[in-house]
Amino acid sequence: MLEIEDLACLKGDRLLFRGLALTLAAGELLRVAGPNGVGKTSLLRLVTGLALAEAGEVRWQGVAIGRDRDAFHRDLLYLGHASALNDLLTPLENLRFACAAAGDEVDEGTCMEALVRIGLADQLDLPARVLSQGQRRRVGLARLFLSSGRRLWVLDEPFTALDVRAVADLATTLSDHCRAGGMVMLTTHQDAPFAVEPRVLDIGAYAC
Ligand SMILES: Nc1ncnc2c1ncn2[C@@H]1O[C@H](COP(=O)(O)OP(=O)(O)OP(=O)(O)O)[C@@H](O)[C@H]1O
Repeated sequence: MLEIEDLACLKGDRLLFRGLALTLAAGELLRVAGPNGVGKTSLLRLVTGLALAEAGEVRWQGVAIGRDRDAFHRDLLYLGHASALNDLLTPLENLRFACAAAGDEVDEGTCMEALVRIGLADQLDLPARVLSQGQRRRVGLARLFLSSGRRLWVLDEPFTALDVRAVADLATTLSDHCRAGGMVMLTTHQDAPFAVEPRVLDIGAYAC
């Protein structure tokens, strides 16, 4: 279970939100909602431990995430809103690098299967710099197929630049993860056809 208690976020000298609390249990999909600049990405960065909270605490399985980072990161998949690809590398090389950096040992064939499954069969050998925005997004999303063992998926704008079919496929993948006992926390400004009913967290309710 993910627990967030009395969280406050400071950016520069501006308090974005405070008093934010929630729990996310196995099987739940949480959509973090709110207008541009309200603090959705900032919240995800606090939840993943990439940024430090001004106040409050984030706990994973009852333990503050800062106390046992390794255990938390073994259970976490975080995909930021930028595609974060090396333009000189192919999708396959990028995916293998991302897996290795996260500590996942995934062989080339398995990575290739994930890329084909995400719709990049014809782009396997191209340098990332020539990919379209949607194709770049898909390279990152291919990690979802290699991360079913990571229970908590935190995804910042995962639907951006995807076509209608890809949005539906991604919604299915995320719903399947929840149905298998995983948890998803995401931001998005668009509707997606989830098979599980998302909970919605409106950060505006905690804005300062
Ligand atoms: N140094 C700073 N001083 C003051 N405000 C800052 C500073 N750095 C960031 N901010 C503000 O913090 C907020 C960060 O927003 P964040 O990226 O978390 O929003 P978001 O809800 O994800 O937005 P979007 O929907 O546009 O992606 C923005 O309003 C930004 O202007």
